[in-house]
Amino acid sequence: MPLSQRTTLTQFLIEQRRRFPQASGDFNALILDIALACKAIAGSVAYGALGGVLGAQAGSINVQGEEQKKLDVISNELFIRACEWGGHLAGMASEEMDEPYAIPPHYPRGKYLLVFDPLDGSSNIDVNVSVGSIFSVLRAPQAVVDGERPLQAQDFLQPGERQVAAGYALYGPSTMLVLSVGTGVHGFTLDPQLGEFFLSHPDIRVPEKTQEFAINASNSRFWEPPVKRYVDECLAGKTGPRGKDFNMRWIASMVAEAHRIFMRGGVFLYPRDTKDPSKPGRLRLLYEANPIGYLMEQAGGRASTGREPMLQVQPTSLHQRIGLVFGSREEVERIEQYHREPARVRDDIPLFAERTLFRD
Ligand SMILES: O=P(O)(O)OC[C@H]1O[C@](O)(COP(=O)(O)O)[C@@H](O)[C@@H]1O
Ligand SMILES: [Mg+2]
Ligand SMILES: [Mg+2]
Repeated sequence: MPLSQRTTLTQFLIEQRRRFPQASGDFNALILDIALACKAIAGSVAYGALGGVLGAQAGSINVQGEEQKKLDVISNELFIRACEWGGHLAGMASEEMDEPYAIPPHYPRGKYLLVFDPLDGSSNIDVNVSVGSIFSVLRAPQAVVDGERPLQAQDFLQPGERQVAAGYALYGPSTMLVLSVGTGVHGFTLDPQLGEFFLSHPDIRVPEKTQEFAINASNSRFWEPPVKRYVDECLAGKTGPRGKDFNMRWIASMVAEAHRIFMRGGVFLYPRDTKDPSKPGRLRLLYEANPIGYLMEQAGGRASTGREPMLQVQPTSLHQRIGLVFGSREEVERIEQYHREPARVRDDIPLFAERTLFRD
């Protein structure tokens, strides 16, 4: 497509801003700073083994007790450096930082908070499989914006429905930025020669019906009954109560699974399970579940804990983990319904009950 007919991310944001004549432009500038961080991370990821950091351990442990890869740390740093000086933020929080990052006093302070997972799917770095970054934008409390009190972790503990914007970058065969500023979900593809994101997927909608699910089946013995039931019914295929065959995928980069679901539908589950009673789920509420949940809802899909809508959960801590189910609306609603129904033994599905495929 000729350059003159392409819409850049900047042009798209200007267009969106026309709807809010009173807007200061801070928000657009923040999104462009985030896009810059993502371009820089895409660059580091693309060097692969030649960059010397691919898969290398940083020699440190993050607040989750996970070993940090050099690229986790570098990506975190790139987010901070790209976004701290513009005057749009009052603070940031990330998977890779134990405590919130307050904007240094020599930079102007702004009215937003940025929460991010700088590199999602880190375990895939070593094997050159897609990884991504996930981000969420919240409003900062006025007292913090005005400098009346310092930033606290508490300031980030806002339910997902209060997000102002959310998005992710996917470092796959092509680099994409998928974004919602509250007016649907729009996808931009990076032109690597021009270093510019162009609108390539306007108004993404998640198909309502699907025959594809994604779950880490190695955890099956820890699943709760509603999840076992759902998966067993999918596996039973045409001969089971669903009356149709399902396909399964597992990339182990949630951001890549989410992208597949935005493109062609499906459902993703990383549910609460009994594997480690101290961890109610694997994924993190503030910088994984909420931004993806916001995007899903904006695209007509649904995100849930299984028990309640994800975006209504009141966070209790910065690095809180949670059970997460998202994707095509009908499937997520079905899973929620299974959570509401009392556990029951199904003898109409041979794979379920005693001889389930997924039971020890
Ligand atoms: O080890 P598992 O169960 O496959 O976990 C995969 C999950 O872990 C994650 O990689 C966690 O994200 P981080 O890489 O940011 O820690 C998700 O993207 C993914 O869904
Ligand atoms: Mg992650
Ligand atoms: Mg991460």
